[in-house]
Order: sequence, then structure tokens, then C-alpha cells
Amino acid sequence: MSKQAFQDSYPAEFSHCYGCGRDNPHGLQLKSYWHLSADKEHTIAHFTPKPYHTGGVPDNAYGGLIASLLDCHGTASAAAAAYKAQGRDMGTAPILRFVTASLSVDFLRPTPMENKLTILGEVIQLEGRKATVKLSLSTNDQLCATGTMIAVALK
Ligand SMILES: CCCCCCCCCCCC(=O)SCCNC(=O)CCNC(=O)[C@H](O)C(C)(C)COP(=O)(O)OP(=O)(O)OC[C@H]1O[C@@H](n2cnc3c(N)ncnc32)[C@H](O)[C@@H]1OP(=O)(O)O
Repeated sequence: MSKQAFQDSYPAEFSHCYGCGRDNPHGLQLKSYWHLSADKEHTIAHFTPKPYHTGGVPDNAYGGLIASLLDCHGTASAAAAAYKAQGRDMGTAPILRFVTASLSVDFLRPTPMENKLTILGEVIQLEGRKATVKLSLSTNDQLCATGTMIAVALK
């Protein structure tokens, strides 16, 4: 299985996203991958916050950062799952690109900033152009946030 990040398969015109665009030097440049655990096939991304990603209390991450990480990991996971369902490598034509139609986030506890964050995704349904993605963010073995996304493939 390819170790190329999902986002690195995006065509150049889709690579300027603040959260995950490889061509956005001011962005977060999130990278997502397949992650095979014993029982399930997840997607995974890691992000280490900078001190300026704080949410007011210096030790804790800004909620908007957390939502951004879930957002970009979710759409990338949707695209990866859709390619996989079609038996195609990511980035092959015709291009499949998903955008966020809805994203809900539950912030379960303050998210400490000193260690890397782990974002997991699971595409639980693919139906027509619509993907439903379950998301989580944890650090220090503590679950800090969960999310649910509806992503829709661009026509
Ligand atoms: C820019 C390029 C970047 C591409 C590169 C991406 C890089 C990473 C992006 C990071 C993530 C983002 O921030 S993305 C940016 C933030 N998101 C956006 O700007 C999206 C804005 N919204 C839209 O453009 C539109 O509303 C769409 C594309 C989402 C849907 O419009 P549409 O194409 O006309 O499709 P439509 O027929 O309405 O919907 C298709 C199916 O999805 C369902 N559906 C639609 N919206 C919802 C919803 N909120 N909640 C539940 N379900 C929904 C419909 O019921 C239908 O289901 P059924 O009847 O078929 O069952």
C-alpha cells in the first residue's frame, strides 16, 4: 500500500488549502495516511501544535485548530475511501475530490499542546457522492475531541 500522503495526490489546483495544502506555506500542511489496526481500517494523521496555536490558555489548543484538523483529515479520508472503493490509486483520473458539507465536533476535554496530536478517521458510509466520516483527536492517550463529517464529492 502506498505511503504517499493522501493530500500529496491532490492536483496542484487543489493544493492551496489552509489546513492541508502542500503549496500553502502559511497553512497546517496536514498529511493523512491509511492506518491498519487489528480490527479496522482507519486513516491517521499527526500534528504537533506550535505555541501560537493556543486557545487562550497557553497549555491548550485552540478549538478552531482542532476543527480544522478534523475537517482536512475527514475530506482526505473520504477521497481515499472513494478511490479504494473504485479499486483505483489516489490521484488517478477522473479526479475524486470531496468538500465538507457538514462537520460537527464534540470537545471532550481541553487538548494539551506539548505532544503531537493524533487524528483518526473512519469512513462509515459511502453512498452516491456522499461520505460519512467518524473522526477523533487524541493526545497523551487521552481522547480530546470527536467529530462527524458529511463530505460530498465535487461534480
Ligand atoms: C473547493 C475545492 C476544494 C477541493 C480540495 C479539498 C481540499 C481539502 C478541503 C478541506 C475541507 C474544507 O474545508 S472544504 C471547504 C468548506 N466546504 C465548502 O466550501 C462546501 C460548500 N458547499 C458546497 O459547495 C455544496 O453545498 C456541496 C458541494 C457540499 C453540495 O452541493 P451539490 O454539489 O449541489 O450537491 P447536493 O445535491 O446539494 O448534495 C449531494 C448529496 O449530499 C447531501 N448533502 C449536501 N449537503 C449536506 C449537508 N450539509 N448535510 C447532509 N447532507 C448533505 C445531499 O442531500 C445529497 O444527498 P443525496 O440526495 O445524494 O442522498
